[in-house]
Amino acid sequence: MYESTNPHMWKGRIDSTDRPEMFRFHQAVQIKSVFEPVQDLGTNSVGIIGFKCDEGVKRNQGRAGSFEAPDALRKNLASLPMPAGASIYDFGNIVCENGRLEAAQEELGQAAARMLQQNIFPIILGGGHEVAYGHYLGYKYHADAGHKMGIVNIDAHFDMRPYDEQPSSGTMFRQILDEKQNASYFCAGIQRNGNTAFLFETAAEYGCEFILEEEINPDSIQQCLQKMTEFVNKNHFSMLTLCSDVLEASSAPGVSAPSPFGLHPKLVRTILRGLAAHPKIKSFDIAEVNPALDESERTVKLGAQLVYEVICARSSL
Ligand SMILES: N=CN[C@@H](CCC(=O)O)C(=O)O
Ligand SMILES: [Mn+2]
Ligand SMILES: [Mn+2]
Repeated sequence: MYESTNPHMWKGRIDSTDRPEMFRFHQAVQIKSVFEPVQDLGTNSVGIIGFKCDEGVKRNQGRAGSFEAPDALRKNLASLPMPAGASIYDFGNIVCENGRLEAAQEELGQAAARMLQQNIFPIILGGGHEVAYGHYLGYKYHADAGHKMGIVNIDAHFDMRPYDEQPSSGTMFRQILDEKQNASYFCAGIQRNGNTAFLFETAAEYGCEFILEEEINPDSIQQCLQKMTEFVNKNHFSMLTLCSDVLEASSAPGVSAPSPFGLHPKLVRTILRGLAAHPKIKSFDIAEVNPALDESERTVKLGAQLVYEVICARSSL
């Protein structure tokens, strides 16, 4: 089901009503319907859309609660400074009803395709990581089928489980690679402790390139970023997806499967800053933020600031 954003979502501190250099994020956002073409499209446009769904997490035996994340992320974006140079639209939410995950992913794909067609950079606020399959459908409906597509996932997990019983938040990248011949997959932040031997074997079988979390540190981060950039360069376009459980649990406790040895937020910020401005990265999603499991809004605040980094990177193009 589609719902447009309640304008009350975008409330926050007001320093000035007439001096744009004093504006906050909530003063910059324009609420639109995903069904209406955008008339006043600016350059460097970004379009926020929420994916209220944790059905994939439930099916994957995880802890529910990421359904509430899109609005919690909006709330924590609201008072950040207005990013210079961007046109920011909020296209509402896709809501998963009665466990109908596949229908919600389909709706998200249609909405993302509409944004891509209008040259708007989709910023998709999950939701469980099943958001990534709906995100991909946007390209299925929009992009040239002959073009090589890259998937860059920043995640503690491969999410390449078998889906013969049902798709979930642990199956998306296998689904995509089975479905699209010329797609390839890069995953950064993989936890040895978070993936079985079977999943490492599956990743190798599908030609997935990956970097372990323990290989990413302040000394190696530029080299890691270089590897990821090379992957992006060799594809026609790429989608970027961030699974919040890649972050260290002390900074991001509000996720279904926390990572005690996860990445420091500054490393993830460096990766996002490096990749989001790449001209071949065409869209972004954030997944697995779970307000119900959060402590003092630590995870939603961090998630919102990482989204903000992506928006700032797009604005400065
Ligand atoms: N999206 C998360 N996927 C992980 C969850 C792992 C866990 O719950 O421990 C996975 O399926 O591997
Ligand atoms: Mn994960
Ligand atoms: Mn994941």
